This record gives sequence, C-alpha cells and structure tokens, in this order.
Amino acid sequence: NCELTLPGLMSDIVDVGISQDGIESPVPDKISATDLDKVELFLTDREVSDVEASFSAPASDGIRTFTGTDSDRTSLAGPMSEAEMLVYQFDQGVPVSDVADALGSHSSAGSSAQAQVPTAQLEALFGDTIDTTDLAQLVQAGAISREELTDARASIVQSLGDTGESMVESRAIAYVKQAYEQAGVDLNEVQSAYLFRQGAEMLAFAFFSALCAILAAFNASKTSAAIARDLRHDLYERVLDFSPAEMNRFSAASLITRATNDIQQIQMVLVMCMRIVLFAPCMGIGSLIRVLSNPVGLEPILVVAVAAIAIAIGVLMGVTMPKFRIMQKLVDRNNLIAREIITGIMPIRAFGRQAFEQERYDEANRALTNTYIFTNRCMSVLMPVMLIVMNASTVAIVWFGGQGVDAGTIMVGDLMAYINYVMQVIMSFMIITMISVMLPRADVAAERVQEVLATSTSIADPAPEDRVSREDGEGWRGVVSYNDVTFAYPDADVPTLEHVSFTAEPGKTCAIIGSTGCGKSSLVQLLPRLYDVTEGSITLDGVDIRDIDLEELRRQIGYVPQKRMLFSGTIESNIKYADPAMPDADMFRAAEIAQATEFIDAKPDGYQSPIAQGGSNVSGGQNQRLSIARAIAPRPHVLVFDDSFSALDYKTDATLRAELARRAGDAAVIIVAQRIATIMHAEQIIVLDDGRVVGKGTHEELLRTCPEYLEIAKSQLSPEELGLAGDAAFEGAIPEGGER
Ligand SMILES: Nc1ncnc2c1ncn2[C@@H]1O[C@H](COP(=O)(O)OP(=O)(O)OP(=O)(O)O)[C@@H](O)[C@H]1O
Repeated sequence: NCELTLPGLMSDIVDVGISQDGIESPVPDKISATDLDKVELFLTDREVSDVEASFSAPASDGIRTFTGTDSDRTSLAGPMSEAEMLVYQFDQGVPVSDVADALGSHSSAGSSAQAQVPTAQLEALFGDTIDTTDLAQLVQAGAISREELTDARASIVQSLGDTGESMVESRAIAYVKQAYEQAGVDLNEVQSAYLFRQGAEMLAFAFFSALCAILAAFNASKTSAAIARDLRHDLYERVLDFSPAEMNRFSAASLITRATNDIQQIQMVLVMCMRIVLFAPCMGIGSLIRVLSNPVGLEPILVVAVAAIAIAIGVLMGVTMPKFRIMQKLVDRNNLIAREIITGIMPIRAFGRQAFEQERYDEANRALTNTYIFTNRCMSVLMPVMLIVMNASTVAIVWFGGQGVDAGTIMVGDLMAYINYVMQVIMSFMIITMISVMLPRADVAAERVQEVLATSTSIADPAPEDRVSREDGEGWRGVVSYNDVTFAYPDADVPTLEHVSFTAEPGKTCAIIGSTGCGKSSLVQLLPRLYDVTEGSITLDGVDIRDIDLEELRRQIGYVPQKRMLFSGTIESNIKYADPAMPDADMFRAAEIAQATEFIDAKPDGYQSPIAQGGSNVSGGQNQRLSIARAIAPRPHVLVFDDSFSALDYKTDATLRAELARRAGDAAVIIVAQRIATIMHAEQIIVLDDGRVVGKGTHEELLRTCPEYLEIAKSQLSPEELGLAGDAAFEGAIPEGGER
C-alpha cells in the first residue's frame, strides 16, 4: 500500500504543491471580510450561514479566520469553489451582455420577469463590463436577487460540462491565492509548508516501504533457507536408509544433484515466490483498482499493453518449457561423468585416456551449456520486448493524456500518477509470468526430490509384533544358517545364488571360495540385509534375520566389505566407528588382532593420525587392516570378511587369522577369499560355482570330493603344499604348479 500511495503523493506535489502554489483547498484559512462577502454573493442563504459559522468574526484588520472542522471544510469546498470561480471571473470584469444573458437565461427558466435587468441599463450604469463591486451594488439595490445569482452559478457550472470540475478548481484556487495576498498571508510559506509536509509524507512512506521490503527479503531468505535445509536433512535421512537396490536405482551422482542443485532451484523459486509472486499480484490489483477508480479514458492502452506481454510470454513459454524440463537431466549427466572422471583419474592417466575423457565430458558439458544458452537467449528476448511495450505504453499515455491535459480534463500530476500505476500493472503482470517461466524447472527439481523422499527402502524393519530381540535378554550367540537361499538382484533375469544352504557356528571359521563372479560377495551381503533373500531364509540363532530389528542385527555382525572405505577423520575415529564411546582398550585389541599396531605406532600421531576421505592417505594393506580392526572393535558375534585379506602379505594374513582365532574365538567367522592359503585351515569351506554350492567340507575332504576346489587349489599351491605329493589319484589330473 505504501508503494501504491507514492504515485498519488507525487501527483499531489505536482498538482497542488507546484501548480496550485501549495493551496490545497478552496476554503481559505484566512480571508478578508470584504473578499468573503464577495464570495457570499453567489451562495445560497443556507450556504452563507454555514460559511459564517465556520469563520471567525473579522479581526481588527478585517481578516476572518477559518475556525471550522475538516468536515466543514469538505462540505464548504464545493459551493465555495464555484462561488470563488465566479468572483474571480467578475474581478477580471465580465461583459455586460454575458451577465444579462446569464441572468436572463436563468429567469426564463422560471424566475420573475421583473428581476430581469436590461443590458442597456447595465451598460449605462457600468460601461462594457461588470465587476464584483458593481454586482454587489446591484444586489444591494435590489436589482438582482441573491437567488438569481446562485441559480446563475448552477447553470454556469452545468454549462462547463466535463471540464467543469478542473476549471472550477483552478479558478477557485487562483482566487484563494489572490485572497491570501489580500489578507497578507505569505504564499511562499504556504507552498513550502505544503511541499515539506507532502515530501515528509512521501519520505515516510518510502522509508516504511523500504523497511517492509527489507523485512520481506529477510524473511523470505530465512524461510526458504530453512525449507531447503529441512529438505536436505530429510533427503539424507532417507538416503541413509536406502539399500544398495535404491542406491543403484538413483545413482550416487543423481542423489548428489538432487540434494544440491535441485534443492537450490526449489530454494530460489521459494524466495522469488515469497518476495515477488505474492507481492506482484497485490501491487498489480492495487494499481489496477487505482487506475480504474480514476478513469481518464486511457484504459484501452493498458489492455493492449497487457495483451502484448501475454502473447510474448505465451510464445516464450511454449519454446522454453521443454528445455527447462531436460535441463536437470543434463545437470545429472554432467555430474555423473565429472564424478566418474575425478574418481577414476588414476586409471585414466595410466591408460592415457585424458583426451577421450575430456571429449566425453565436453560433450555432456556442451549439451548442458547449449540448453542454458538457448533458454537464456529466449529469456533475454523477453526483457527488450517488455521494455518496448512499457515505453510504447508510456508514449501512448503521454500522447493521449497530453491532449486531455490540453483540454483541461486531466491534470499533469494525475497523468504522472496514472503512468506510474499503469507501469505497476504491466510490471506485476510481467513478473508473475516470468516467474511462471521459472516454475517448470523448479517443478522438475521438486519432483526429483519428492521421488527420493517418497521412495522407502526395500529393506524394512520387522513389524513390532514379529520383532525378536535378544540383545537385552539372553544375548545372541552367532549361529548363522543359510537355508535354501536363492537370490536375484532387482531387475536381474537370472538368480545370482540358487539353493544355498550352510551353517556357520560360533568359534569356527566358515570359508567361501569360488571363481570370480560366482556370487560370493552377494552371498555375504545378504547377512547384514543389504539385500533380502528372494527365496529361502537366513537365520541368526534360529531367528529369521528379517524378524530382527535392522540395527540390532547389524550390531551383531562385523562386516568388512570388499570395497575398502575409510572415513575422513583419524585412525581412532575409524576404528571406533561403530561406537565412538567404546573404551580405548577395545580399539587397541582390535588394532592388534588386525595387525595394524605396527604401522599405527610408526606414525608420529599414532591413533590420532589423520585419515583422508576414502582412506586415500594410507596404503591398500593398511586400509584393509583398519577396516578389519573397525569390524572387530565392537566385539560382534559374527565376523564377515569379504575378500579382506587380499592386500595382505602371506605372513600378515596367517598371523592375523591366528590372532583372530585366538582372541575373537567365540565369534562365528565367515571368510570370503580367493586364496586357498587363507582358508585351507577353516573348519568348513563352501565352494561356490555359478551361484550354487558345489562342495562343502574341510580342505582335505574337498580335495577329494570337489573337482572345482581341487582345480582352484592346484592352480595356487603345489601338491607338496597341498599335502598331495605322491597321491596318484590327483597327480596328472590337473596341471601342476599354481601361481602364488
Ligand atoms: N548390484 C548388482 N546388480 C546386478 N547384478 C550384480 C550386482 N552386483 C553383482 N552382480 C552380479 O552378480 C554376480 C555375482 O557377483 P559377486 O560380486 O557376488 O561375485 P563375487 O563372487 O564376489 O566376485 P569377486 O570374487 O570377483 O568379487 C556377478 O555376475 C555380477 O555381475
């Protein structure tokens, strides 16, 4: 409302402050008694008594002061301005014939014939023209009655037609100016006082509206930032629950784009909405009401301008909307390729594929850039079109409005205010439509974020009624049983594992071996429920793992994944990852079992040595040992090592396993390995081939019963090492001399 008031105030400053020398009302504050008497000549008896009641008695210098209220001033303004116009006119002298006509035209409408004053008689008395003093004499002499004069006033005003109001006002003000001079009022002071008052009011409104704008901006930024923060929080909360299936579905790059770029789009549009979209319609409607409430006959210009903008924006939206929709997908692709190149920088260099990768990224980058450039070019066309429409409307308003000013139907200040209001209407319309061009992109972003938020993980906690908890009661022992487990990856046509059954017992080691890609990792991933079995079941101490609370289940399992992953922090924070509050003794014990103490102690900061993101500042073997220590530290009942000894030398591998057997003896240990030497002493070895169990038993048993195992064994160890030297049944069956 402040903003909308400003053009009105500016119009007042021009019309009243400058054109009318700051004289606001035709009812003067001070007037000489003589001048007021002249005005009263043209007032009805009632109006005269109202005027008399509102002005003080003449002072010693003959000046009368307005003592009435604001409402008196308002009710007197109409009749007094008409009377003042006539006095002003008569003060200049009016041709006798005109006076006779005015009085005559009126008397024919019903007054007494005797009251008519012949022109000749008047000319004889006053010459060619009559002024106010002459008129007063005529009234005093009874030649003209006051009633005739007031009736004449009405018919004169009526005859002025459309231009009447502004003409009456300007003449009345001119008269009041004269009267002020007569009364000795300093006109400069009146004008300055008015200008200062209006100026101060304008300043106050401008200041208040600036304050509101600042507050609105502050509030909008704060609210939208808070909404974005909450969205990011919810998104990450959701993603942390995701199983690998959901992670694969979205891809890490896309999830990062969704959490950053997409949410940023939403935040940006929210700020716009709160600051502009809500504000623009109010301004637009407010300005429209002011334009329509003070029609000056220029409204068709507004209609044409708005229609032109609507057409321009309609065309633009049609062209850019589809591009905005694909923009986010291109951002995703860009991030995906960039991420792949950055994480794979080593092999890229090693294979000298920089040029190829550069080209691959450039291609994605070009596609995104071209879309940006296209949409931005389209949007940049909008601005000049808007400016042309706005300027053309201004020219049209000034052109046609100027004619109105010339004809006296429009005041200059009003025209200026009108231009301002029309600009506001056009601007509001423009802003709303421009925002609506941005909305599709934010809409796509919101959809993408919503897609993540609406995706619930396929690995869910059991229903409360099915839940089995033993942590606080008898405790878990760690007997793991796979019962006829079949598993297929989501969207895969054939199962990766089929009918797998075995049991791993506490205090014993169960090893899983098989060729590459036979499903070993898939098998152990089912235990901490990274995926759920497709058929069959896995039990822990006889309880289906799907009936155990996920957190409780995972607390019982120390899992060392095949893909090494340390977190940025220190060695201590990584080993204590499961429970930062665990005693140091547990950390030392875990590090000792994992054969990590030697290299940790060699570091100047020991356990406080920093670990870079992903463990990139430690060697592969050190990384693996820390990952093993991390799994052992919370003393789980089941330990799962997925190919976790591959980066260790034979000696460390053997010591580690011996230590594990000695000090973590009560846990069930499941080891996935490629090396026979790592697992040959296990109590039970499961041989997998193409997702099926093809052998189960000890090393010795399998050598005799399982050709697949024998093949792997012979490919890695010599018959002597395998204890088969001289065993005719095996010699020659399979080529000798496995590599180590
Ligand atoms: N996320 C996945 N989605 C679909 N198929 C997968 C997925 N991960 C693995 N596979 C497929 O499942 C099969 C078994 O993979 P798995 O990683 O379990 O083998 P592995 O025996 O552990 O191999 P390696 O010894 O080389 O680690 C492979 O053929 C692989 O292509």
